[in-house]
Amino acid sequence: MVDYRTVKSVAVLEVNNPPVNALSYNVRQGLQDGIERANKDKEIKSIIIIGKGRTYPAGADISEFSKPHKGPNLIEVGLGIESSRKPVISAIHGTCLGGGLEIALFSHYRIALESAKVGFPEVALGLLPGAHGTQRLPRVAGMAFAMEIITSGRHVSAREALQHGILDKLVKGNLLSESLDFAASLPFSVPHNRRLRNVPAKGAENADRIFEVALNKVKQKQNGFIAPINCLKAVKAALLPYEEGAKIERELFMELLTSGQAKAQQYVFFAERAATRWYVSNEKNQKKCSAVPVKTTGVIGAGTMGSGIVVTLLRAGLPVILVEQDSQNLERGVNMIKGILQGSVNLKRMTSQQMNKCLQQLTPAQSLDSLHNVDLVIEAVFENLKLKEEIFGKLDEICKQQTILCSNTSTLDIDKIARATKRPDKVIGTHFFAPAFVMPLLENVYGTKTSGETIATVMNLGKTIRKIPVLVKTCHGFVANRMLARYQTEASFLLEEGCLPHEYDQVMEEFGFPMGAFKVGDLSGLDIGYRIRQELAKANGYTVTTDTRYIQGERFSSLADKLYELGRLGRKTGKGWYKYDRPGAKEAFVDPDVTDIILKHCKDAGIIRRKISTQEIVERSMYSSINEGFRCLEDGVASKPEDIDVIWLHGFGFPRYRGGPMYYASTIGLAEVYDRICYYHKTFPESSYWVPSDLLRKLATSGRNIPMSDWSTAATVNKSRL
Ligand SMILES: CCCCCCC[C@H](O)CC(=O)SCCNC(=O)CCNC(=O)[C@H](O)C(C)(C)COP(=O)([O-])OP(=O)([O-])OC[C@H]1O[C@@H](n2cnc3c(N)ncnc32)[C@H](O)[C@@H]1OP(=O)([O-])[O-]
Repeated sequence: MVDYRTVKSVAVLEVNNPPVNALSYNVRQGLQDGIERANKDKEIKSIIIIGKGRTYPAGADISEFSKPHKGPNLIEVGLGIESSRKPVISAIHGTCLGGGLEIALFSHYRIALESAKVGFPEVALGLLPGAHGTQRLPRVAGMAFAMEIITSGRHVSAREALQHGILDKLVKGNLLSESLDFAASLPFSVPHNRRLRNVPAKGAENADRIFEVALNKVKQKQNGFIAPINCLKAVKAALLPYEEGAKIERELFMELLTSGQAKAQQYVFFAERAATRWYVSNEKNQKKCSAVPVKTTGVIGAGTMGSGIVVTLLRAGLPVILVEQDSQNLERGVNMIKGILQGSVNLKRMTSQQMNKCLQQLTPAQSLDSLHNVDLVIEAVFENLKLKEEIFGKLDEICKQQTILCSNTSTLDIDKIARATKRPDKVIGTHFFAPAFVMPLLENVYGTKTSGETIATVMNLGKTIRKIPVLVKTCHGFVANRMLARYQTEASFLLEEGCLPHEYDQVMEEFGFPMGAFKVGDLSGLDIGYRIRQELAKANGYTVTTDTRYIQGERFSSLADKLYELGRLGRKTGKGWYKYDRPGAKEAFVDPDVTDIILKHCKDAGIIRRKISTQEIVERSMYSSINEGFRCLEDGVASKPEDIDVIWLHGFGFPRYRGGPMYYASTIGLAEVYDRICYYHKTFPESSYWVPSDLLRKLATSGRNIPMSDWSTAATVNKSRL
């Protein structure tokens, strides 16, 4: 795992642990042995640590955090490097992250390729840089920069790192030969100030103020997360004598390591990667099916969703033909696209040059005929099956044989849409989340006839456009909206039974969602839900009015429709579940009119309101969704619990420190979740979604703690085998 070789009088320790040279047990041992060996060898004058393959070590081995500890720990290895009598040079390329950067900071010199990146991403794993990273970074880069880098986890370019003293030299070309030249220029002994423990932290004079500012920022931006706060406390401790600071860092690290948040965030790290791997059958899976190249694209519909999708494609360098029949709507869409890109320029996320390049790749058009030669089309028109069938029928005739046809539907059956074409194998759902140019999730939905090649292509496209693609099977609402429907329905019932919108939202925001269901409703617009309910009613042959209390025997709340009919469409009309200073404003205020509407609604319906506890709000919102999640696994609509969690994390802002709804259920304990679902089923028999999922029942009553990795398999085996 660490190859030792000598080049003239230099010992080269090459870390060889693909894919990212994580500092696993064997690597730590290899580094420790290598430093000792080089120090004993009289011929050796200096030591270079370098990574083989694509990168310098990208951090500790995350999979080892949950296993018993083995071999020297990273601090012991690091201290061995620092106390080496012979100068140690870290030669950096790729991504030098976390424990990797700590090893580099224990080294006496750091030289890097210009393309390299450095950073401390531990905060995203619920941790802090626990091998003295919090003590060493402020000694080279100052308190303020260290606090910013460690709490944000951002990757810093080599040039910026050089400016802040993290690196000593940038080089081009062959890193090893440049490092050997650098080594040859060094004195044989290590100067006192090259051992960072001997250097005081920079910026000590303003430390208190820097700490307060940073603390306020993390409380605002990373509310609910404990790691950023511990990161700040640890960096502040760098003002103390080295050993004392390191001791505090250790205590704060251990507090995080054993916390539920760190475990959840580490689960998320692996879940996000697992979600991009897909398997439908022995024939249709990631290993067997290859993506076809997508060089040109088309988007149909220049509304908010279509425009957002266009921006996403353009930013990834893909040319787009945007089709919208109505010239005014087309113009509005193009302006929206320009506005979004200009916003990115204003925020310095892209340059004007990059924006212009994107816009050169955009071709507005009014006829579907212009799409005859593109590789992939994404339809993003209004959620109406007839309309979509009509468009897909036309596309099938217009587009070349190989074109993949995608629908940005959020609920509709992909099989029905595919049947409108003679190429059902090339039809697939690509469900973006609003705003499409911001939200990282792409829920790809395959139908019965969708080919493996088509699936591979949209999964690949997801990565190209920097989304997190997750594959699910078609059904009404897929995974995201099928589960969300339970969550929203329970929210509306809780209003009828005793909550007010702001009370409900406060509880769910304290649980960790960025916004409660009613603020989200106002943001998306109450007309969206209204139209979906009306469409659903039409499709299923029933009517919904503001007096409707039951639909086909199921309890229904018409409160949202009452607000819609009063013109309260949300933020865009300046009033919805809340009131706003003006249409489009963001700050929501409690509206006594809404309270009156709710109270009257309850009185008319003969509902006796009661005080509802925080526990009940959380349980009914989450457990109804979780029960549906288990049904999705049971039906094979979701192939693994990680996929469901990633959908909630990146589609709905589920708090990362709770891992996702399915992981959250595992931390509560499935037996407990199952019991409460049975209780709510008894209490609310008129909501059939409370019937416990068979899979959940099997897992909860098996008498064993079945790991999440076995839940999907359990969906297909009978109880006796559990
Ligand atoms: C007593 C002392 C104790 C103190 C210890 C504290 C030490 C320290 O402060 C803590 C850390 O370093 S915490 C760590 C701080 N460092 C980080 O948080 C860095 C985390 N890593 C990354 O951010 C990205 O992987 C890179 C940007 C490195 C590459 O991105 P990319 O090119 O898109 O590649 P990709 O698709 O992302 O990964 C490829 C494969 O590698 C796998 N894998 C990756 N890193 C791993 C790791 N550290 N480990 C294990 N595995 C890791 C990944 O799962 C995937 O596997 P799969 O089976 O193929 O799915």
